[in-house]
Amino acid sequence: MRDALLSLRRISRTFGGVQAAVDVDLDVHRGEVLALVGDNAAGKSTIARLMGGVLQPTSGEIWFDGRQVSIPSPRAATALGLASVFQESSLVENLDVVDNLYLGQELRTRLGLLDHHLMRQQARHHLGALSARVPDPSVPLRQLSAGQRQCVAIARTLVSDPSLVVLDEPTASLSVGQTAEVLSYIDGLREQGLGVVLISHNLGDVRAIADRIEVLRHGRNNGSFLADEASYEAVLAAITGATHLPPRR
Ligand SMILES: Nc1ncnc2c1ncn2[C@@H]1O[C@H](COP(=O)(O)OP(=O)(O)OP(=O)(O)O)[C@@H](O)[C@H]1O
Repeated sequence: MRDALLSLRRISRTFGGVQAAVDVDLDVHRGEVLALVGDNAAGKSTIARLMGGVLQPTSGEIWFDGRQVSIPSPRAATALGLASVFQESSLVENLDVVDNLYLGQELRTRLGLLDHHLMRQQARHHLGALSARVPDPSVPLRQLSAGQRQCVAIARTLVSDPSLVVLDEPTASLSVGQTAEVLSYIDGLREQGLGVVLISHNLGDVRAIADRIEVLRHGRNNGSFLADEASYEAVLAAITGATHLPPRR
């Protein structure tokens, strides 16, 4: 736990009678992509929302960068260095890429004016490899492909200089080519030393990009795998419940 950037320990969350997360343990390290997978209603989004400060755990501990923390709000998550991109991330079609990146978090000059020059310069940095594919960040967002838009949604979180990014189904409804674009962008985040939590239904994507795979089933941990070594069948079995972990004492 000491080496991990983020650790969840025995995290539970109930909604009335529904146990969305039960004693979940999770570690995420710097410079790794941890995939969080599971069937519908396995508890993946609940965990993502807990990390993003959108929900509070009913019980359990959260450790970040070596200290125990609470994440009472999205603002608190940002202040810690935790950024989230949820499925419904809102971008504005008519605004250009730079304006979308800095919407609500504009950079200003010492005189309080918008610093367009600095925002444009920083945008190229945050877009990284993608900036080669989006040569003009002054194009309106609607002119970009769905994959490029997803990369812009992710890049938007980098403006707050996070050390960990949580991505909830970033490739849902993307074509094969667009998915490859997003996965390569995620690879770039890892290269920069960020920790990435990738929530996905798509085992192909997960096996292509993740370092480790954590399976949730009915709100509980149901298997941990090194992506290089995990067979498709073994991960699938953990997801569907063909393999069960013995209950912890
Ligand atoms: N706000 C809420 N109120 C009541 N129940 C909830 C709430 N949020 C989640 N749940 C329940 O918690 C369980 C886990 O849901 P969650 O969305 O975390 O699963 P998931 O793995 O992300 O599923 P999916 O892949 O279908 O999005 C489900 O039974 C869900 O109905």
